[in-house]
Amino acid sequence: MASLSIHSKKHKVAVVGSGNWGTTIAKVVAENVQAHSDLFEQEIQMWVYEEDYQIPKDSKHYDAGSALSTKPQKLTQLINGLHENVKYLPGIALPKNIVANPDVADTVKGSTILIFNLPHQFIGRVCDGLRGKVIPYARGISCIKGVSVSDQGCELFSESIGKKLNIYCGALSGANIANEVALEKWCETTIAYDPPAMDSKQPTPAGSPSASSADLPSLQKSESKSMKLAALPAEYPPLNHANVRTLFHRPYFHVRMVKDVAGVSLGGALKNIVALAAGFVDGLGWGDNAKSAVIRIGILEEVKFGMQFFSHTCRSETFTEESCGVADIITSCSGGRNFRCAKMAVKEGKPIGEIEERELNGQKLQGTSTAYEVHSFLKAMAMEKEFPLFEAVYNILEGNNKPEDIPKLVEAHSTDDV
Ligand SMILES: NC(=O)C1=CN([C@@H]2O[C@H](COP(=O)(O)OP(=O)(O)OC[C@H]3O[C@@H](n4cnc5c(N)ncnc54)[C@H](O)[C@@H]3O)[C@@H](O)[C@H]2O)C=CC1
Ligand SMILES: O=C(CO)COP(=O)(O)O
Repeated sequence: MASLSIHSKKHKVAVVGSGNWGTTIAKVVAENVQAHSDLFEQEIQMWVYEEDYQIPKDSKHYDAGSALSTKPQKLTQLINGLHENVKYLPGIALPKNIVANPDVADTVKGSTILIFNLPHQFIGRVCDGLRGKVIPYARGISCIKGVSVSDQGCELFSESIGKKLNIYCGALSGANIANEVALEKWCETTIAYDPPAMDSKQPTPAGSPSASSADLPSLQKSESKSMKLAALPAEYPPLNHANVRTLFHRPYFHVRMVKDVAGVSLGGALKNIVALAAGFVDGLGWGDNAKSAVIRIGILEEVKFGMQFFSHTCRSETFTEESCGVADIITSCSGGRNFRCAKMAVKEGKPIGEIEERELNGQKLQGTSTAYEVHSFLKAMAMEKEFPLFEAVYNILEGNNKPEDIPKLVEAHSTDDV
């Protein structure tokens, strides 16, 4: 509910990305800016990687008498005309305050809150195109599930986006199959947000939740702490935990705010490798016990990866207690795209890339490239043997091992806890 604000300016929100999850998150925040007009401007700009799209004949939008249906149209025009992302989120009515925009720089113009939500392989180039185009005191939230691996090592997307654009960027991740969230079926998510203390020093506006201990500056070290960031002007409502939560929390999308950006980001990225392993064993017809073994080992490797390589900031509890950890592994190993495509690949004896192309209508698997990226990082660190499940997935994708080899590959490391 809107309340009186002592701030003369409101936050403008942009969503960079418009796939299955990008469009769903745009819907979530578009509903919330309408409900909180004291904090947020009403329009949500959503960047669309432009393409031509032909409405299928079985779509309710197909009209044989209309030019809109009989030849391919720009996806942005279809989204803005039909208020539906007919390609990536078909069948879901979008709030009318979402505006699809094919120009990424124009999408983020004047926005103080930038939500990054696109397949991880594309974010580097998109951010390169945004350098110098975002307002200096903007704050970001990355909904991307992946890690950025380069010669310099393994980096979180929240960190790489932050460094490229010189803004603070947090992370959102959880057990959130997009189609279920879009249908407003209840779930939880985790948002890690831990900006420099200056953002929380602004006065709390009357009527809004007061600052809690979660708004206090963190003692954790991270690169964003050492960046020189522009302070959010006092004319804006503070971007503390309460107001960030307000932007994302819905009755069907429950948000838990934390500070562990590394744990939240890694949970989302690494579970995609685990989901492939679960799909492999399910494709063999090995049943739920085998899948549960994969989940157990997967959680342990996630925790180990976080504590080994991000020990300054990572909390093991993030993986074992939050939606972005254990809950996301469970949902992804039940109905996620990585799981489903890996299962089909084994059952049909086909490469997973072929299944992805056939089944996903342009949506992208994140687990396959993440398995390669994590492998190349572990190899550079000479630590492949410490992560046998992640390595097994890489070796199966590479053709060095078969899904049937998974028990043997993880057994060598599965020592008794005595
Ligand atoms: N779909 C889901 O259920 C969930 C996905 N995620 C994560 O959210 C992130 C985004 O995923 P989705 O929105 O589902 O994407 P998606 O899998 O639907 O991918 C399609 C998107 O990629 C864009 N694209 C294609 N080629 C491109 C290019 N060259 N440059 C830029 N964009 C291009 C398309 O325009 C489209 O917007 C991923 O990291 C994913 O792991 C997180 C939670 C749930
Ligand atoms: O991240 C997801 C659910 O939380 C979706 O996983 P997939 O990309 O495997 O569909």
